Amino acid sequence: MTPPILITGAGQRIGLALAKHFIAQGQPIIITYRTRHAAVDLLEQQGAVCIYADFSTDDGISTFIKALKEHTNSLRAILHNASSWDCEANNANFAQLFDNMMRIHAKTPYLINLLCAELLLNYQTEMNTPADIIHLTDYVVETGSPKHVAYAASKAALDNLTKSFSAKYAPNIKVNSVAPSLIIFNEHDDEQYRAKTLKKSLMGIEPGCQEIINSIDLLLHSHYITGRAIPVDGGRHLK
Ligand SMILES: NC(=O)C1=CN([C@@H]2O[C@H](COP(=O)(O)OP(=O)(O)OC[C@H]3O[C@@H](n4cnc5c(N)ncnc54)[C@H](OP(=O)(O)O)[C@@H]3O)[C@@H](O)[C@H]2O)C=CC1
Ligand SMILES: Nc1nc2c(c(=O)[nH]1)N=C([C@H](O)[C@@H](O)CO)CN2
Repeated sequence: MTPPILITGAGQRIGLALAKHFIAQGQPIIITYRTRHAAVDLLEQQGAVCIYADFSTDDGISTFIKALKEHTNSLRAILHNASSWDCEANNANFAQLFDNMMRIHAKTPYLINLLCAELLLNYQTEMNTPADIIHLTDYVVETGSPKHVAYAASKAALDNLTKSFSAKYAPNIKVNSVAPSLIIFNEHDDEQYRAKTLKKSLMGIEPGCQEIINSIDLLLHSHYITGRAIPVDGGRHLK
């Protein structure tokens, strides 16, 4: 049995699409969820190991890492997907927002990558092929974001972790980012926002989760790409 892939924040949207993709391929998965969406029950029925994790505190991160190691001693890959797209307009306490953004997008991947590397190395030793860490960052790593200042800074920190960890763990573990811009809207996004956002890229579409699945499959099948960010942004950088 192939060791599992860990996907954080897979109870909905892109993480859930990734979980369904790997299950359809017969690839074992371990997911984290914070809210017990109905989709988590279904994933569990389909054989996924589903671990509750709230990464909003240091204890929550360490509790998850302990639980993970009780489930497996080997991992094929870690996909750091869990994220909170929060903004200054929705927060009176900027210090708390900054800490929250840095904890979910940088501190959580940092600690999991350091404290769970042994699981990835066990895979590499067992299979004689590199394991993978993939960080879900964001196009705004390149540009910043005036409306999501702390969010963008935390994703830039995650992008930098890609560079450091790829050098730290090569050649046994490859470490890369996938840097999306619009992939899927949120249910509450109104028509005005949707129209404005679609105009930001050359392709002008809401591409859907398959674009992220394709990018992650590319990285998992490569034996050579490491320390890089795959942009999935519809040519937004040229608009
Ligand atoms: N959707 C898009 O168009 C884009 C997405 N991305 C990136 O791609 C990834 C997936 O995006 P998307 O599917 O929209 O993500 P979501 O906004 O749906 O969040 C993914 C999951 O993260 C979980 N999460 C949030 N905060 C915490 C926390 N403190 N502890 C544990 N889990 C938490 C959420 O749990 P819960 O279900 O409990 O809320 C949610 O299920 C993210 O990293 C995102 O930044 C980047 C650019 C565009
Ligand atoms: N955790 C999340 N991060 C981001 C989301 C999201 O829904 N959840 N959405 C975006 C936008 O699609 C943006 O890329 C385009 O407006 C960014 N990050």
